[in-house]
Amino acid sequence: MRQTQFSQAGWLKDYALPNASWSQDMLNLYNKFVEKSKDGTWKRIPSYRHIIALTNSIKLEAEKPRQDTRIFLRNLDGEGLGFEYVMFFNPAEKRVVTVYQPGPYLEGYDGFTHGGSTATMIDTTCGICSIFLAGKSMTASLSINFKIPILLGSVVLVDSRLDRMEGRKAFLSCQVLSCDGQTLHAEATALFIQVASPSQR
Ligand SMILES: CCCCCCCC(=O)SCCNC(=O)CCNC(=O)[C@H](O)C(C)(C)COP(=O)(O)OP(=O)(O)OC[C@H]1O[C@@H](n2cnc3c(N)ncnc32)[C@H](O)[C@@H]1OP(=O)(O)O
Repeated sequence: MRQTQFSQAGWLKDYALPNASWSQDMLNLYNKFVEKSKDGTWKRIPSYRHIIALTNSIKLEAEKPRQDTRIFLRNLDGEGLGFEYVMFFNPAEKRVVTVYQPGPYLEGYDGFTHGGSTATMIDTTCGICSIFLAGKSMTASLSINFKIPILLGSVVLVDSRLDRMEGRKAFLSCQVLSCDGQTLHAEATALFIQVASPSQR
């Protein structure tokens, strides 16, 4: 596979921090969760170009940087063009939320966010929730009801929670809400299955 020059900084850059592309709504919602994190109930989840071994203590075991791949949501160069997001984890409530601002390269119909990109953000938010609470796990099924389209550049909160475990099966639910919490854009249920390691599949 083509070897691309990967700077160490690029690999270890934490993308889940404010940048010039973030709207005021994005900054406001981010600051709200940063404030909530001060007493430890919420924790911001760092985000890199690769899935680094994350544990629920959000301790990163740096792995050898993959030189020729990037995680789907961090595959674009250029701030604000694709998935601009930051996740927060609340262990006590078994929740992961994503503050998310879809960029112009995620378009579906004119000016609106492609449903597949919303599904990706739901899948990843539920995935991180499952990984932190149930260990390495993979999506077995994901069911989404799309209620109201999401305008590109708007800010939404993707709110996932682990509802129950049955053996290796993690059952999660998720809502996508407008940043003021008044509009339900989508709702989903997901089933994740604990796996020893995806690479062993
Ligand atoms: C940055 C971090 C990103 C993380 C988020 C992103 C996650 C992803 O996108 S993962 C990629 C997409 N997912 C995949 O490719 C998974 C492909 N599927 C698989 O690998 C396997 O089917 C897998 C691992 C899900 C389950 O296989 P396996 O380990 O053999 O378990 P299996 O015995 O089939 O099923 C275990 C249980 O789950 C149930 N189950 C499995 N699949 C389903 C399903 N689709 N619907 C309902 N039940 C299911 C089985 O019925 C069984 O139930 P029970 O224990 O009651 O009999």
